Amino acid sequence: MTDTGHFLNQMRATAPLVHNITNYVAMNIMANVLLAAGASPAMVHALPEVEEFAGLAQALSVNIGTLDPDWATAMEHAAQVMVAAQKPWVLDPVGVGATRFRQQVCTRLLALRPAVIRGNASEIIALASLGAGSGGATGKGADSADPVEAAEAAARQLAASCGAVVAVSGPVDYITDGVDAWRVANGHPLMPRITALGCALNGVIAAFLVGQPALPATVAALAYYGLAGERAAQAAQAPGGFQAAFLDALYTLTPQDLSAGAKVARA
Ligand SMILES: Nc1ncnc2c1ncn2[C@@H]1O[C@H](COP(=O)(O)OP(=O)(O)OP(=O)(O)O)[C@@H](O)[C@H]1O
Ligand SMILES: Cc1ncsc1CCO
Ligand SMILES: [Mg+2]
Repeated sequence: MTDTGHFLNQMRATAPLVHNITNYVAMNIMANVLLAAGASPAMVHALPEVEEFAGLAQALSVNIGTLDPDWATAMEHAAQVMVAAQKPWVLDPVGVGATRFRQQVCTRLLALRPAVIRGNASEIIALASLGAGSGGATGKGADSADPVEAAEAAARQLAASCGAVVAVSGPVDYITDGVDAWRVANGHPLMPRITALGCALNGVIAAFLVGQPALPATVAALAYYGLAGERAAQAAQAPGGFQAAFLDALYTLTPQDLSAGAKVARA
């Protein structure tokens, strides 16, 4: 595993423009997370401009949290632009187990070769079961109802079938390309108590991917994010203050801090 701090350093040096088609809940926190980390966010989803904007961005994140049919079309169009230009795009399959509409849209999006898929355990189990045609777990809306370990086989299968890096987030994150796999033990239990921190994480992964190999870049992004959570919990012990302290930690963490504090191990 290449030094995690190197990836943070590269991301900040590039300050990539990250195009996000995300949900209404996530937009503000996601843009603030990306700015604090050192990237440049833009939330753009309207059909008349989404392809043109994707042409400007260095990376794209797509999130189905508050989906509608026009947004689904916009997601496909933006992803097609990225793939044609060999630029990375990241999928967050929010609540994919919950409804047939989410499953249909995700099936179309998976065909467009995301570089990385990051979701919670229930989402990765449900997504992997789409191709297999079986039901799978449904989760609890946008929240996970399964432990990370229960999604590891699904993550490997999904990675192998899609050619994507698949990351399952939770107390200990699991990241695989279908062959190699890593665990990241950074993080804090207050993180899932703030809405859309997982959504915002996908923007950070997209930023880390620019010009970098997907597997180690994703591992580094997750370690950075979790370490910021640990640092935030030293300053604030409840969700409201934690959110502010988390943004501060994303901003103040250095590449040296990350290299020293990353809890990364081969699975
Ligand atoms: N219990 C926990 N302990 C430590 N870290 C956690 C815990 N749960 C989640 N995390 C961390 O929180 C971040 C977000 O992951 P999470 O699994 O909560 O995403 P999510 O379920 O998609 O969230 P959302 O849909 O609300 O955006 C990740 O960095 C993950 O490592
Ligand atoms: C709460 C919620 N509902 C739809 S998207 C979202 C943000 C967390 O995924
Ligand atoms: Mg989520």
